[in-house]
Amino acid sequence: MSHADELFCSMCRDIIDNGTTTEGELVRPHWEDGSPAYTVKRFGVVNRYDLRREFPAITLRRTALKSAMDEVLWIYQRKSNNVGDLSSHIWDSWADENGSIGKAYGYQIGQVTHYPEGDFDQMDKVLYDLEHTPFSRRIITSTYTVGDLPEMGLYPCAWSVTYNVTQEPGNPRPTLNMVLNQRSQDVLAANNWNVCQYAILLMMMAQVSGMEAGELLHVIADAHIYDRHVPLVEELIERPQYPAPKVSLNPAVTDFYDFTVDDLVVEGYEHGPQVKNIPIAV
Ligand SMILES: Nc1nc(=O)c2c([nH]1)NC[C@@H]1CN(c3ccc(C(=O)N[C@@H](CCC(=O)O)C(=O)O)cc3)CN21
Ligand SMILES: O=c1ccn([C@H]2C[C@H](O)[C@@H](COP(=O)(O)O)O2)c(=O)[nH]1
Repeated sequence: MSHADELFCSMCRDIIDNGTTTEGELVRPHWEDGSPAYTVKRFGVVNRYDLRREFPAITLRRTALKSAMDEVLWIYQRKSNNVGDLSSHIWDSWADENGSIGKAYGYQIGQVTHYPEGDFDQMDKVLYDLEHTPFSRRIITSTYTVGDLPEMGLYPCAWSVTYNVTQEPGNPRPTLNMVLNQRSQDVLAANNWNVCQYAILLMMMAQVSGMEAGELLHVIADAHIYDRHVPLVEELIERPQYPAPKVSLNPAVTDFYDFTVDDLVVEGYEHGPQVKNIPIAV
């Protein structure tokens, strides 16, 4: 069974058994029929995934790895805030009539800052620092620009990424690790989706920097299960588990901007049936 399954099941069990409810409180999200979308939540969930051990996809149900990669490329490579540049429709409910989600995600990653070493947007600065000063403790992207929040369709949930390099003795290549900071997590709809996205981002950044992908540390402030998801989660976490799939990237790609979803190679992904029609709180 995959380690990601074990972490996912124990996190869900802990949220349902030991979490607190927001029922009766003033909450922002609502269901399609207009009723408030309450959650059972746990504050401060931290999960660690070692990519050297296995790729962190759950097998209880299928995580759409190519769609997840497409969204991460939309943000960090295409630096777009328009749903027209995304192959899935997952962001449509938060876009305006022109397809824009405002000054969120990709818009922030594309902002250029003047440094003594040159002008860089957020991603180009990470790539530059990983090449020139890989042991810097300042290699971070952040989309939570406070002054721009009123102009965002939805405030960024997975909002900051810290890259950190270690040199293991005897390993010819340095190890690239990542901390993903997330303020809010819809555990059923998007937990493994987000984990796999950032695992793929870590693999891409390691490959183009000549490093080995190491650990992904996922720090979640508010890990929640929506009220209408609780029975779905109860069923999901009782399912059989399988070994993790083997996930790799086309080794020929050496430039971050050349990756496409076709460069993601997924082998032996055995999984349970899809949970159909998960309602998404808007
Ligand atoms: N309440 C809520 N939960 C979220 O997870 C969420 C939001 N809102 N708002 C913005 C984005 C949209 N997100 C989503 C929305 C839907 C899927 C989803 O339905 N995923 C499918 C696969 C989709 C595909 O194949 O392209 C799945 O089965 O996981 C994933 C992420 C994450 N975010
Ligand atoms: O990548 C994502 C994007 C969004 N979410 C979830 C987390 C929450 O359930 C909603 C956002 O609502 P807020 O009231 O702004 O917290 O979207 C996610 O899990 N992952």
